[in-house]
Amino acid sequence: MAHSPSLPDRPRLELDPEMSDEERLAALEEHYADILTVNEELTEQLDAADSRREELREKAETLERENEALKTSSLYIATVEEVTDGEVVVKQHGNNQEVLTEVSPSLSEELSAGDRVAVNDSFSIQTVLDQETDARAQAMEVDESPEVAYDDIGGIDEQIREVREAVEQPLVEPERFEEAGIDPPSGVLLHGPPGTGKTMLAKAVANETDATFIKMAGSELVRKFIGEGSRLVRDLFELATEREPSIIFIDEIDAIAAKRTESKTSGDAEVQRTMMQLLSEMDGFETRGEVRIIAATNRFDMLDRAILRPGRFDRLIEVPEPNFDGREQILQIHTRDMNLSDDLDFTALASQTDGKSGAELESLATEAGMFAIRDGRTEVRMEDFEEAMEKLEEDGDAGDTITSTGYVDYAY
Ligand SMILES: Nc1ncnc2c1ncn2[C@@H]1O[C@H](COP(=O)(O)OP(=O)(O)OP(=O)(O)O)[C@@H](O)[C@H]1O
Repeated sequence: MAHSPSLPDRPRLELDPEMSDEERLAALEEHYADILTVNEELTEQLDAADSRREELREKAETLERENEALKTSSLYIATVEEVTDGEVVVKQHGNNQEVLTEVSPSLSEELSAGDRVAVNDSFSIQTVLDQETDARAQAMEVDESPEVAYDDIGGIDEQIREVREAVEQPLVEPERFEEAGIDPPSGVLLHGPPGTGKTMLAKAVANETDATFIKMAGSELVRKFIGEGSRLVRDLFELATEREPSIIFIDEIDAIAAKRTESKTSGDAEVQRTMMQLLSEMDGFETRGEVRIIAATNRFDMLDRAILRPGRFDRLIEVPEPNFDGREQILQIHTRDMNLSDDLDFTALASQTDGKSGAELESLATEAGMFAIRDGRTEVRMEDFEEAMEKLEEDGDAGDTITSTGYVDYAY
């Protein structure tokens, strides 16, 4: 606490009747000078008091604002489920309570199902939350009805059968498992090289069971959402329960569930926390109803075995690179909508593409189509495939790799 400065002494004028006029004048002049000094001191003190008052005023304002903020009740986060004329159904996160609330016509135009909003105690919508800043929305890809069907996937019929048995049947006919007295697999892990159809498989099951497909990429959790990993994993399971029936698909699970390394950097600790959250979500999974979980990895060897224990990812399905028949089927699938010439020999193409993944075969078909178009034709011929094959080989030799999405990634 600052002490108040003491006031300067009051100047005294001492005049003696015996004094001569000169002496009086000198005394008066001295007194006047004293008065000026005191005046200066007082002015300084006044200025100091003024700035202190300003300081205190600002402090009071800050405290007042904080007080106001404390008095204002917090808002709750909810997701919009349905929008009708002037009315909106929102579901509060956390307790899943669904409420019908009224909104102004302009707000009802702004809102659509799936939006995140902040609601007050009486469920009136206060703000529509910005999707851009919503890590949950960014980290998860939600697809209400993916378009992939089982017959869009070639060469992995056995894997399709296994996935249907482990994921589709428990969703569609849970009573069969109950009657037989067996627990369906908790989680299914698809492992195998990139671009072999793992994501497609997960999407196809979601499509076939009319389940919502919710994808989260392990690598993004680690790279983009540092510090938020475990919260996002919790949100992922929460969202899946809200949207059931649903399929959770965790791609590149090795990014969050790799074997423990010796290094103890903070990054590792964060990844570890994310994995622990995933394990605890999976352990409490039986009560989750119509939610199935599929994960995928290209690096099976790197996985921490803890995630493969019973009750977690306890059904492993290997998705290999396509064999000869598989390549033929995949090429047929990706040329289904093309205008093909009669000379097109799928058997020859399948034998020339040994070692290629489904994604690479898709690129080959697209590239062949491009050659035909460049040549002014709509019909795609065997020669287009041969040229496409050469081009893709050259691109590969030049250091480019074809990614599982079928796009060319340039290696720098
Ligand atoms: N077996 C397949 N049948 C038909 N198309 C396939 C097959 N495998 C891959 N593709 C094509 O390659 C694309 C990428 O495949 P997908 O994303 O399913 O591979 P992935 O195994 O999940 O790869 P990654 O491990 O890199 O995520 C698909 O969209 C599809 O067009």
